[in-house]
Amino acid sequence: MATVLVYIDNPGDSLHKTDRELLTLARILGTPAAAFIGELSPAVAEELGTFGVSSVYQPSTPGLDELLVAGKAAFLSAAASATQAAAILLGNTFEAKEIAARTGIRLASGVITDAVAVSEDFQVTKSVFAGSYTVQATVTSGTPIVTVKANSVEVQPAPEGCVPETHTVDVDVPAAAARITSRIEKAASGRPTLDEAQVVVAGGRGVDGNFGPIEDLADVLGGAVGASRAATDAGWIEHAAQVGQTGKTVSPRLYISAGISGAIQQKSGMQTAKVIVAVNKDADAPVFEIADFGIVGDLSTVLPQATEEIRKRKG
Ligand SMILES: Cc1cc2nc3c(=O)[nH]c(=O)nc-3n(C[C@H](O)[C@H](O)[C@H](O)COP(=O)(O)OP(=O)(O)OC[C@H]3O[C@@H](n4cnc5c(N)ncnc54)[C@H](O)[C@@H]3O)c2cc1C
Repeated sequence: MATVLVYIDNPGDSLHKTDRELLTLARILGTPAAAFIGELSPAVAEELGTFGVSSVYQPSTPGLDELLVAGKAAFLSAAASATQAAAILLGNTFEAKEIAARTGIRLASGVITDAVAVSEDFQVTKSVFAGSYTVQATVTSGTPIVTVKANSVEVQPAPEGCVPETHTVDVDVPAAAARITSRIEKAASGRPTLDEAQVVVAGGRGVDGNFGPIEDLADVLGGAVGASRAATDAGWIEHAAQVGQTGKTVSPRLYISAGISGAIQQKSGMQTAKVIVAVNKDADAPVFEIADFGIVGDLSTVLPQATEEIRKRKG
């Protein structure tokens, strides 16, 4: 079976959920292998084995993390050549998409981003034109490089695990690669990241500066907090929380939109969520066109009631 290479970037002591999803998909499509950056701990090596990864490729050059994306793309393309990969899978973060693009240039290969499904013949399903259409796309030159949205695949370990062998890949690091000179660690919020969360509760201009009800509902559901651009532009919440065309693209199991009108630029970032619940006081708000469940009401009353009820039911 053809090798499907999964790019894994510094998972720490345990694989991220997105890594597990990509490894599951790689096993469905072929033989999974990992192009791995960072310290490979025994626990992570074991976990890779449970997903059927028998080969892990690591860069010969240490410190690729200090080189932003150029060094990582150089490594991924070298690993793809070494493994003669039939396809390469990455997550769908901004950084992963840039690595995919640079790898595509190095390998003269096509890149498809924002995938929500990949079939066995590497046909990719994704939404385009700000979510107006769902299309099937295929890479027609080189090795398909696909970035897959989080929550697109049900995680499933391999029926039979294995012990992965590690291999070193020589990396020709570009001399002019930009280098990180200092890092400031972001304070941990205790919530899942917006890209990976299974539940996202997002607020818009309708929150009128108070994200409290949004955060409370997100916390009781173990979800992440998102926002419309109106809310981030107003400075009510950090820009990193913005969902949409110029923000993050998310695909959670549940997206609760509160006080957001549902402009096309917002929809394009959340339309592939499995279930969409909209809370808006205007019954004609466009968000109701794509919502699976709609509540016409004031979010400052509806959200606390929902939070309270969920808390009660959770005991
Ligand atoms: C190039 C470009 C890129 C863009 N990128 C993005 C993007 O990435 N993400 C994004 O979100 N937008 C983006 N926008 C902006 C987008 O067009 C909208 O302006 C924006 O999404 C509106 O945000 P909103 O729905 O929060 O505000 P509004 O459109 O003002 O809607 C607020 C909604 O809240 C409701 N409401 C008010 N009070 C309450 C209440 N108490 N309870 C319940 N409901 C209430 C109102 O009925 C209304 O429907 C972009 C625009 C452009 C031109």
